[in-house]
Amino acid sequence: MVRYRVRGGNALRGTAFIQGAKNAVLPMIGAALLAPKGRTVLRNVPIIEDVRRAVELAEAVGAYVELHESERTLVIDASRVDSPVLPARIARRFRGSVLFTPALLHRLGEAIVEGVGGCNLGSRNLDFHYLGYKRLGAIVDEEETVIHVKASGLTGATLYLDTPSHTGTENLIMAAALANGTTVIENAALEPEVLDVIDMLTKMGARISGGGTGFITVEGVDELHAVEHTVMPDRLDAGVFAMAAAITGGELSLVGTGLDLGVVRYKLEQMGVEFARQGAVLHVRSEGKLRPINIITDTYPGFATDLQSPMMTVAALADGTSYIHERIFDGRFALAGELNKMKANVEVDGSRAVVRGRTPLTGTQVTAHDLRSGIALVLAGLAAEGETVIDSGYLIDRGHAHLAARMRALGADITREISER
Ligand SMILES: CC(=O)N[C@H]1[C@@H](OP(=O)(O)OP(=O)(O)OC[C@H]2O[C@@H](n3ccc(=O)[nH]c3=O)[C@H](O)[C@@H]2O)O[C@H](CO)[C@@H](O)[C@@H]1O
Ligand SMILES: C=C(OP(=O)(O)O)C(=O)O
Repeated sequence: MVRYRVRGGNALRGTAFIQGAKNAVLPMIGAALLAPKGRTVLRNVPIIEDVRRAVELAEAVGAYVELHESERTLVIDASRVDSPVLPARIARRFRGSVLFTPALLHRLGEAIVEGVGGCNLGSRNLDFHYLGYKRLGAIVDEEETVIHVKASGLTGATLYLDTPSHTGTENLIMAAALANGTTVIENAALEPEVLDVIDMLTKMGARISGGGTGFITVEGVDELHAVEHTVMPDRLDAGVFAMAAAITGGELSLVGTGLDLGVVRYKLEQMGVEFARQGAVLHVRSEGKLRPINIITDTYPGFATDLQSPMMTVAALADGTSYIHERIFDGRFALAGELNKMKANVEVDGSRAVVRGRTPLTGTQVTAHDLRSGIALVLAGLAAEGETVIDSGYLIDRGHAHLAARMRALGADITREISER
């Protein structure tokens, strides 16, 4: 059992090193399994629990994987992939497991998905993935919890996503990359992580055009080869550090090449946080006095749902009433009850929340219901009076690497503890 203990009151100052993106590296590990020869090298890999699970899953299907933690490098040899089963004991622990399906389909002609995990955020359907595979010629058997996808070769088709699903787009691109003929994916996701995955697949020999336009065309090729690729910076990790500076009246230099916070930066600027780009470094500074804000989550380039939770903490510390409308997930507000235990004033009505600030937050024992509510509670702890203890730290470790050490280096009083329970 991992828990985080935070004592609030310290302003965060110094240089924050932003990790590689969780939501880019997971599909890249899935993509590496598409290469039947040679070894793939991934650089700037975040050392997070989801990556450890992805390594276990790649090994479970037969690949040989080395995770060099201090070098933040993964070496993946997928010349042997011999099991179509994504076993429940690993696959149910993270969402990224769904991204292994295309490689198993291409390499073995079938994938048996014993479950898919990830944050508990309400309904998280996979129908676009499976309908897409069917349109490409696969047979999909959906039993109770096990999904069996079979195909003796896929054929290009026109696919349409009802909403631009992030992993759905990545999976269908990977399925189409080795299909026979041309695939068009309409209403494809625009997230920068999806574009980074397209970059890697293109280096591997895939023929993909239209990334970032919503209409992606994939010309199938016969084989993909192993490459070296550097994972893009994690804009969610960066957003959290910017928010940590914002709520503690701190000043941080965010290091992570080419980092663009987009709408998150503009919203924080509206709240009174100052940003300055200094070449490759993004400088963030705050006096600690924040104005309220309105947030509507959306797919990229809208406000990322994954940063909605930490932003709720920031709103609780702003002077005045903020309004949040969550449009992507129907179960993303479990955080409100936990923040209220810390004396915040958050009222939830369906997909909308009203956050009345600023109430001085008080440390207490709180529960992370998912990765982002966990990190939002860490932020609350940094600004609260007294001590905040957050269980389960595993959820935070799913997406943030060496969080306590990185925050302590900036002056935070935070420890990561492991107990028997
Ligand atoms: C590993 C990874 O990259 N995870 C990210 C990815 O999750 P994920 O790829 O699971 O998110 P999606 O974009 O697929 O889901 C968004 C919404 O679309 C719905 N939907 C999705 C697919 C489908 O087949 N049918 C369907 O109805 C979902 O129920 C959800 O309400 O994007 C989310 C939205 O930006 C992020 O919060 C996650 O951090
Ligand atoms: C929802 C998230 O992750 P996953 O899709 O991996 O559950 C997240 O990163 O906030």
